[in-house]
Amino acid sequence: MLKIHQLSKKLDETEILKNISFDIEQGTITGLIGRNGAGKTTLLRTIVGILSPDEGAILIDNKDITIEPNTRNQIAYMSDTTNFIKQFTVKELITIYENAYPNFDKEKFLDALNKYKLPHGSLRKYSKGMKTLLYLLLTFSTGANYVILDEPTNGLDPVVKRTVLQLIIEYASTNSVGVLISSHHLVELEKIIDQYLFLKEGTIDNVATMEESTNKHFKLQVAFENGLPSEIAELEHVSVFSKTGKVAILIVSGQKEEFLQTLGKRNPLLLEELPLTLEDLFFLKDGGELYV
Ligand SMILES: Nc1ncnc2c1ncn2[C@@H]1O[C@H](COP(=O)(O)OP(=O)(O)OP(=O)(O)O)[C@@H](O)[C@H]1O
Repeated sequence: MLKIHQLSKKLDETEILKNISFDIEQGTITGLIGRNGAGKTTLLRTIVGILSPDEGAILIDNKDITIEPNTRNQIAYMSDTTNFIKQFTVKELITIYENAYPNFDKEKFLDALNKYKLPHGSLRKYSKGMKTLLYLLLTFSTGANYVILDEPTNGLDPVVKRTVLQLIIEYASTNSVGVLISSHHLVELEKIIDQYLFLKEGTIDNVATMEESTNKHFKLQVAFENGLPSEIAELEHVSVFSKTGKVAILIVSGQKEEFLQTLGKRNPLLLEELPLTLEDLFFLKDGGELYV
């Protein structure tokens, strides 16, 4: 298990990460979500050792990676830019990765290059999608038990995006790799993750599976002759997601049956449950002033 234990990190005297703890199991995919500037990249860079924590520890199977540095090759990182890899040829990258990761599987990597029709040699003729695929294949060929991916689907066309997501699922399940992936593409992320971490202002606001969240919250579309009654809108456990004329969409926390009865007493013209998405949960947690 990869354990992040009470991690804190300051950058330029500003506390970016505050007492963060969570676990990643092998063979599972965890989505890391949060607003721009929430601290996602800082967290990922601290986990992989690019930044050193001010407080707290990163443990693999109870071994602190700062005390036992050879445990570090159990974590592979794909950064949010391809700037690092694009200066090398494929051959040079293989050498770099073989030196960094003793379990780098060169044969599997070369097979994957052929499968995805990625040319050997210089990356100068590679498109952004090809560079991303190459970077992902390198990362997953390291033999590391944990893979940290920073916004791997950014700027990809829908076909490459789908390939990248399928690759992540395939490698995580067949090689029992624990994946931590940050992304703003919540619709896609929701389809592949086992749990999500919500980072807000440097702290973990929530760790949950979608199932746990859908047991706690629900989404309703309602319509009332004179619009949403204010006594409903003002209830503490009700968030008004949108309001247009008679119709409103609500995200509600707590007991569903009880709330449906409360609404029923006010004779709604429409009362319909909608599927709750990761995007809804994101707005619920950190919609800020953009909310309604
Ligand atoms: N080298 C640095 N020195 C000082 N502050 C920094 C540094 N790098 C990042 N920050 C600040 O740390 C905060 C968190 O940045 P970070 O890049 O980790 O956020 P993020 O959640 O990954 O954002 P995004 O979704 O936009 O990629 C931001 O306020 C940012 O301005």
